[in-house]
Amino acid sequence: MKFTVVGAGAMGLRYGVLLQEAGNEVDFVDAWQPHVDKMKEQGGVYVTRDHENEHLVPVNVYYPEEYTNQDQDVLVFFLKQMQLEDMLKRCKHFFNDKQYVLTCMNGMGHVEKLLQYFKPEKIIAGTALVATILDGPGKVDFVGKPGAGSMNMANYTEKPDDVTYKLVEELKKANFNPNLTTNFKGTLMAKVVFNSVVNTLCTLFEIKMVEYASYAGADEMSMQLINEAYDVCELDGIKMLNTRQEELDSINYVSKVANPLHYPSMYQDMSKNRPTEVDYINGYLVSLGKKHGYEAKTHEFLAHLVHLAEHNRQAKTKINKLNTKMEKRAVNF
Ligand SMILES: NC(=O)C1=CN([C@@H]2O[C@H](COP(=O)(O)OP(=O)(O)OC[C@H]3O[C@@H](n4cnc5c(N)ncnc54)[C@H](OP(=O)(O)O)[C@@H]3O)[C@@H](O)[C@H]2O)C=CC1
Ligand SMILES: CC(C)(CO)C(=O)C(=O)O
Repeated sequence: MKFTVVGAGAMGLRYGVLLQEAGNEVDFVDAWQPHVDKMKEQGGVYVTRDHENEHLVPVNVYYPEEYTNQDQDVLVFFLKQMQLEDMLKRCKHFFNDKQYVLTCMNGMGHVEKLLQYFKPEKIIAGTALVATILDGPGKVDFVGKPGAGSMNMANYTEKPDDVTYKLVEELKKANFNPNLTTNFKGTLMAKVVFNSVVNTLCTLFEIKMVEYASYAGADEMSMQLINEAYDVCELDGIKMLNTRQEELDSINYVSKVANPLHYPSMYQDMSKNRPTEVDYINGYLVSLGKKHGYEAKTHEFLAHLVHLAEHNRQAKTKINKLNTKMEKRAVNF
């Protein structure tokens, strides 16, 4: 199949490189200048697996404005939620009615934005229990052994067609262990609940997934968040993919067995002083609850804590910059 990955960050590269290695034609489109320039200069991206076996994988990478190919079967969107709107505007010149869309971004908000550019029957969304880190421009680390992760996916219309089945086959060959469901919202919300626990708490305490899951009180904390989230989803009429207990089991399995040493992607944003996706994860649950007169108080409190941490980090960075400037001036006197 022919793919264009829009968003050649950690996950975009993981999907694109593995689909390419499985025999597909893949192009990448990204807007982060140091990263795109580095990949162009190197003639590809340096890939490691659990920080070993570094090797250069050739990739075709473009800025949105220079990309004109309209011949793709599937556009794969992997951006941070807050980058998507702008990227869609910058890429719309290569969209057409024939292309399918696949996205496994965390949080909620992306589907509504994609629906402004693509027909419902072309949209396939899912979730990826696959951990990946962009170490810096032109350099990505695939966490976990080949085939260790898994993903769920569903058509927006909940009616799989031939292209969907073909896509599932390609994702299988690329070792993503795809599971096709016919429950769109339930599939996406399972991951929102997962991330609302693991990403948020690991980020706040700056700990790896196993460090959270091995705390004696973790199950109780996780269940409190799962219960609130499930109450919200049930009020909204969403048929959840897992039971509450299965959701807890999934959190424990992924955190203790599949990716114990991973710092979730939200932590990676926080530690590099970038805004996090918390408003699209815990914040989404809070807003959905409010729509039905329900207050998801624990999720609301956690979202505040993440924003407080973002605020403090930014304030500290400003003070440090100011101090450095003053030190330089003092030296010049
Ligand atoms: N990573 C993971 O393990 C998983 C991620 N996801 C989801 O997939 C989607 C895409 O996420 P992901 O692939 O992780 O994100 P990306 O790797 O795409 O994020 C990269 C973006 O971060 C910014 N950035 C700035 N400086 C740096 C730096 N030094 N190193 C790395 N990035 C920098 C750039 O945007 P800018 O210049 O605008 O700041 C860049 O475009 C999200 O919804 C995420 O939640 C889902 C499952 C797992
Ligand atoms: C890999 C995983 C599942 C860990 O929570 C993830 O979604 C992330 O890092 O954002």
